[in-house]
Amino acid sequence: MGEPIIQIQHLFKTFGSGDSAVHALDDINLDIQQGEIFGIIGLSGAGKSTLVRCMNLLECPTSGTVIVDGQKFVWMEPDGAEGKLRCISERELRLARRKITMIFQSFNLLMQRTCLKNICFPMEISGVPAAKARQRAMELLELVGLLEKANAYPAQLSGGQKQRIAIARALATDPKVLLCDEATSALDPTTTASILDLLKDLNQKLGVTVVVITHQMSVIEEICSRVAILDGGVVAEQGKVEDIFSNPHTDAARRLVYPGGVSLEQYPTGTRAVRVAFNGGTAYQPLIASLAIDCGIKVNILGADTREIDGKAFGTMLLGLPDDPNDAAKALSYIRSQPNVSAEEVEYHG
Ligand SMILES: Nc1ncnc2c1ncn2[C@@H]1O[C@H](COP(=O)(O)OP(=O)(O)OP(=O)(O)O)[C@@H](O)[C@H]1O
Repeated sequence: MGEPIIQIQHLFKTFGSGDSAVHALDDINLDIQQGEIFGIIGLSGAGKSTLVRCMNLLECPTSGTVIVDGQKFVWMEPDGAEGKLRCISERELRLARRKITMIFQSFNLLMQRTCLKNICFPMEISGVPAAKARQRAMELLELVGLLEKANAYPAQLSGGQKQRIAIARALATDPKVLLCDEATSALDPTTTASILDLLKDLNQKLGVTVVVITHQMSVIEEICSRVAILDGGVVAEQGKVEDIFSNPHTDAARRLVYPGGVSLEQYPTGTRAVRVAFNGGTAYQPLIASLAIDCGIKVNILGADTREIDGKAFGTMLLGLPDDPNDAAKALSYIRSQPNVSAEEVEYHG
């Protein structure tokens, strides 16, 4: 992994004004490194689409800075509804936009053109000679495993095949960054897995940076090395996927990582518990049993949501603490002394 390819600094985007103003993005800061697979996840309305449109320079932020491949675009506080772009020409903006291409949930293929011609299309626009474009398109068809579909029309393809063609088309102009906006959301799990494998493969073979925008944690888990969690227009958390999975700090992260919820809400007000996070030990420690044997303290499991990533155990467990404060403190310090485990005391106040 190298230098940052996309940097977002103090990015704000407000739609409308006055009472009806919507703060879609509120001081976003992100660095995406060259060659990585970076995930942006958030529930509906979190601001993902707005962030993506600012990132590929199609939307004017209200204010903030977007740096693409070292080139800096600064928007200043506006007089009117839109931020004003400073220090850069429209031509430079056009050139920078070409460094980032996109694939979508709905594929957006041209239905009247064959697969081959779909892939040639962006090259035609950027003036690549027809023979060269055709040759490159055939290479790309091979890369995405659909050489035999060169002369087929999109309507003759499955969803997964359409997305492969869209990926080939997005790569035709040798972008530095491929933005995947809910690219697998319309696909079944098996097809999703094959598209994610393809993206991983292309990232390794071509070195293209991949940014995955999704509402599905499983997608992030499958291919991303780092992730930013967007919630209500702010980055609630960002970091390595395994760190956030093992120990989500914010409610937004917990909702996404463990939607089944290890939550205290169904317990009476005042219930004290400890949220235990397993941080990638090779196996789950038989914690409850050893607490009983070593300390003579019995705790109840109130909830558990655990999973394995890369063969390592991650997840959280919610354990009810004993009513006796001394026993509770003893249990807590015992849990905290275990390797690959961290613990946070939680209390539900209704
Ligand atoms: N053109 C617009 N005018 C007014 N409000 C907008 C506009 N575009 C987005 N918003 C608002 O900004 C907020 C963020 O929307 P955005 O589409 O970026 O979220 P999202 O995370 O992509 O959601 P989804 O997953 O449902 O597409 C929402 O409250 C939305 O209503």
